[in-house]
Amino acid sequence: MKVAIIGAGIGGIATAIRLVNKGYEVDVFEANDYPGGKLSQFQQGKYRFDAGPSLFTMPQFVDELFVLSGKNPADYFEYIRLPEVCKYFWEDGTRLDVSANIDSFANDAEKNLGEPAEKIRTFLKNSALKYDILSGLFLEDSLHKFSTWTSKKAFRGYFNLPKLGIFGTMNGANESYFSTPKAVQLFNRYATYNGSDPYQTPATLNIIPHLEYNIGAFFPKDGMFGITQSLVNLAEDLDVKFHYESKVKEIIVKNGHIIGLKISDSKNEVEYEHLASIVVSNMDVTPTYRKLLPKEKHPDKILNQDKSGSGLIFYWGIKHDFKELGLHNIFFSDDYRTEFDYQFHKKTIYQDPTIYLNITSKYKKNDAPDGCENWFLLINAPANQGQDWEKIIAETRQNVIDKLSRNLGVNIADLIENESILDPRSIEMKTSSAQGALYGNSSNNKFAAFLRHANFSSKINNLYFVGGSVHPGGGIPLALSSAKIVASMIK
Ligand SMILES: Cc1cc2nc3c(=O)[nH]c(=O)nc-3n(C[C@H](O)[C@H](O)[C@H](O)COP(=O)(O)OP(=O)(O)OC[C@H]3O[C@@H](n4cnc5c(N)ncnc54)[C@H](O)[C@@H]3O)c2cc1C
Repeated sequence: MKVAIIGAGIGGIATAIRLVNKGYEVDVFEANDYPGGKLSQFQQGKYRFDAGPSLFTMPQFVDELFVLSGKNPADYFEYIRLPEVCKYFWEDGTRLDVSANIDSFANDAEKNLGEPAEKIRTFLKNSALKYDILSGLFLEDSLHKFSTWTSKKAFRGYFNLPKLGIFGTMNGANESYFSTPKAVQLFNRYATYNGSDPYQTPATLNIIPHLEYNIGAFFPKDGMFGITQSLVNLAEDLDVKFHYESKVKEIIVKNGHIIGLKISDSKNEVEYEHLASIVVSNMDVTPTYRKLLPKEKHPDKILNQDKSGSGLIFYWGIKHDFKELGLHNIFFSDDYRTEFDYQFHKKTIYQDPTIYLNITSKYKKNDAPDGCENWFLLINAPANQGQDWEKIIAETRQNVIDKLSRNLGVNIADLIENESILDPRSIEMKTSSAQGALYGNSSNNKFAAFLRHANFSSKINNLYFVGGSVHPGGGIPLALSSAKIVASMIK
């Protein structure tokens, strides 16, 4: 039986691997001339950059795909657990290097922030507990099947509802729990891991730190793109066929049944139809309906939900080696609440933005020339709604240079050897993500989990959806989870 997958994002590739293992003949059609979607890479002079994701958690979701295929993961993909999670910088000179060892982290937080060590330890234990209750229900099964809600896992969730923080905000919970504003800010930051606002998103998202601290933060030996490349290698070894520069123009449907895809092959300048009995769309669900299924009824309530945050990314080749920086670095804003108000209400970027700085050359030396570093700077940005991006980019670039120069005590502008920029418009253009959002629909309300599209169509037989815009959500682990859910539905 033939399956056609639209998009070679991480969710599409993982679905291909799972379905080929089930005996299907799988073709993947990708609009770009490279795989990975957001999880891609590029070269800028002598510097290599991972284009999108920089934090790797839950590597077992990747390993699982090799094991499932009867392969040894280490033959394809190697990674290490990071000894240090992140380096934090505040404008008043406070510094905190967060160790992967929870006791060291807790003790350093007490010493440097004044936050009692025991509070950090208990918070992370509670985070693990919540994850344990919720993951089975929200992350591993479809929320759109009756059987999910009558399962043992669901009843465990119902009994523990008050513990899960569904009714309050992340910031509310963290402010009433921690003793110091800096610890609140540090843990509020986890809302940004799925593009949310800690002042609006439910405290349920306090499960995220569990992934980074209790399970760990990892780094693939070949950089983040190593995840994509190793999975493409595996899929090709299993006979999945990838068709690049092959943009899907239409999902052909007849009487509620899938017939195949209409494809525009820009390399060979031809348009053709590809017949398939099952279609899985890894394209963002909103343009899948709006562009590929114009004649079908659209689930507008879901498609019109507010989108998650996006990002403004500066990729800088830096001709200096900063000993005080690590792989992951955060330079916090002095006014976090106002920063999120700008992002989610004023729909622009605050003048004192929090800066996330990722430097893969700290671990992968050949990503930058000797004595130099490849800086990936991510500033949280609103989704694209036609803002004056040229103005926002110019102002933010200056603010970022000023802030980093203040914090690091050198004029950063003098060190930038080369540069490129990704903004919500270009994210939308390169990956078809609605409004350039990084994580699909926003999670800024307690019903968000139910306002993501299901992994299947209830109207069109054999049409499925995978990836960061649908259930269970955005980010590499969840996109991989969605592939598992989709594959389990295709019998
Ligand atoms: C800047 C940035 C930073 C991020 N940081 C992190 C992080 O640190 N950790 C983390 O876990 N996640 C992070 N994310 C989120 C993560 O990258 C995504 O959630 C995940 O990669 C989404 O994968 P996906 O399967 O939904 O596919 P996508 O990456 O969205 O890919 C979809 C693919 O479909 C293709 N496509 C679309 N339309 C068509 C069509 N009509 N025909 C053919 N092909 C089509 C696109 O070209 C693309 O290749 C980040 C994202 C960005 C952009």
